[in-house]
Amino acid sequence: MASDNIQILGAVPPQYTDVLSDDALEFVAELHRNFETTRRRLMQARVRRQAEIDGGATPDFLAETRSVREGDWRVQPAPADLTNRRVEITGPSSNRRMVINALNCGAQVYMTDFEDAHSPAWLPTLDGQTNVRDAYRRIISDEAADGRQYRLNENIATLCVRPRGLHLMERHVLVDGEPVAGSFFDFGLTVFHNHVAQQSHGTGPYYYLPKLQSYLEARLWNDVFRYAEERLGIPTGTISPTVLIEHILAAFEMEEILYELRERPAGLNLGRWDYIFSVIKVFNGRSDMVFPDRAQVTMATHFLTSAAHLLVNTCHRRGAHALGGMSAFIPRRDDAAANEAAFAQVKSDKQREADQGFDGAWIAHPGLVEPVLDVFQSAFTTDNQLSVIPEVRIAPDDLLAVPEGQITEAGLRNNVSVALQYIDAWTRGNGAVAIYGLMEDAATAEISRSQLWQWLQHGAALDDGRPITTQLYRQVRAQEAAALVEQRGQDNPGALDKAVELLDEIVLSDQFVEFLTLPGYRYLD
Ligand SMILES: CC(=O)SCCNC(=O)CCNC(=O)[C@H](O)C(C)(C)COP(=O)(O)OP(=O)(O)OC[C@H]1O[C@@H](n2cnc3c(N)ncnc32)[C@H](O)[C@@H]1OP(=O)(O)O
Ligand SMILES: O=CC(=O)O
Ligand SMILES: [Mg+2]
Repeated sequence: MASDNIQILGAVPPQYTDVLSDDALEFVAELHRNFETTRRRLMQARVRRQAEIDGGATPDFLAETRSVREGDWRVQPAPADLTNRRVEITGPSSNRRMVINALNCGAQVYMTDFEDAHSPAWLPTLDGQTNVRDAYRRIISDEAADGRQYRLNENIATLCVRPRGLHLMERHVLVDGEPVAGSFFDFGLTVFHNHVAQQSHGTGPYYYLPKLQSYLEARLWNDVFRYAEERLGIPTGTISPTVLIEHILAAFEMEEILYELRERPAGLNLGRWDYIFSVIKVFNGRSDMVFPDRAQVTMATHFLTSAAHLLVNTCHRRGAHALGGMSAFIPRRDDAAANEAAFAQVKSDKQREADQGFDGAWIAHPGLVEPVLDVFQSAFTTDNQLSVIPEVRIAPDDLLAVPEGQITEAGLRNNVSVALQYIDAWTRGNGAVAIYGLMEDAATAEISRSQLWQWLQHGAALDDGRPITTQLYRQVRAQEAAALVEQRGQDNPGALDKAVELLDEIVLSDQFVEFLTLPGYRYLD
């Protein structure tokens, strides 16, 4: 029986009462009571670190953890169903048909998402929980309006869950009068409800951990995992995390992050979109770190290839899988030439990763399984490339090299339009959308909106010499919003109001807004 000190503020229609059972909520409350103080301390540490950088400090590899980097240790070997990770598809956990399609699509792994691809509105979050529950029990099914049936195949991808990042709260659940962290809610419910079903189907509690900024945050997660293992009777070291290296400060602590998790199988994934966003964010005060158009910040740039080399080298020396990120190009049914170009883009991106030594990579769409599998199968015949340890020497300057390029009017307009369309979708409960042939999610949209802020704050100029002023932004934003309303044939000119309001608020703010999802949460049910 859940104690009186747990309150659910959102509606709970009958199909969700199971996932919000008293014993499961009690477990989430235990996570809150045991770990919330540390989580808050770590969030304050993020603020202090940012203040140091604002004051002129430059990130470097840590002196205090030299012995970890020089020590001889390895993470635990991967379980059988996480040994071959050539192709990993991802997608929003709330979309039941997508969950089934992803599990069936032929990828080795499917990461179901409560983070970048998920809009954390209350009912979609509970949908994610029920989908995960039914997927682990292999009873998930659905029927489309046109009668198409969705059922699991005999062989399905290994399921991993990505809970929300440590900064996001779940305001619909209060423990002792305080909202619980989204991380604890998503992790707590999924591990509580599914560890038995996982074991009976020959798999385990596998997680992707987003948006970490330091090894101390990895330590918190390891403590949470230990607690869950002890409390739920899961053998120690069974919970297996793959950490997204998607923050510039975490790039300096890859080795330390793995070390904190070494009592379990662990891996790292280079989350390129949040990574790019983090560089703009962390150095938001520096006029010498203004980025060119988003389209010019490719994986071929020096700072990103440096992060990739460092990640593969770190992982393989420590016995951990190294996973590549997501190319945003997706198949185009509407345009054969664009479709061909998208496939070529994805293939060359994955070829680069295979050559760099990655063991596999993320894809956005089932149509990409075949070409990406082909790239990684041609690159190596063993399950993975763990035995390949590329020689690298990466210095802080390599990780901090600002990509060269121009800011164009098209780039400015694209950022405005994409940010408006994405925020609009997100406020309506949809966390991943196709826009102009690309997958857009919270991380890619963060780049678009943060570039607008950066260009305005630092008085950047377009390649034709025009300065990017508040007036120019307002003009472009009004035009792009009007074009979207017209394109969609919406009679209601107020349809984009929330997106316009939020974008203006964060782009025109004097202070850099840490995550758009923080002020954006007020719009979600
Ligand atoms: C920065 C990061 O964090 S990256 C990781 C987080 N981002 C993601 O996970 C995004 C994953 N991708 C997606 O969500 C989708 O591919 C989108 C939203 C970009 C495009 O989706 P759609 O517009 O539905 O694409 P499209 O119309 O081509 O879909 C065709 C079919 O493939 C399915 N499909 C598309 N993407 C996926 C996916 N990732 N997983 C499962 N099924 C998918 C669709 O559901 C549809 O199935 P149906 O015919 O049974 O209805
Ligand atoms: O989560 C992945 C990213 O690229 O961001
Ligand atoms: Mg991310």
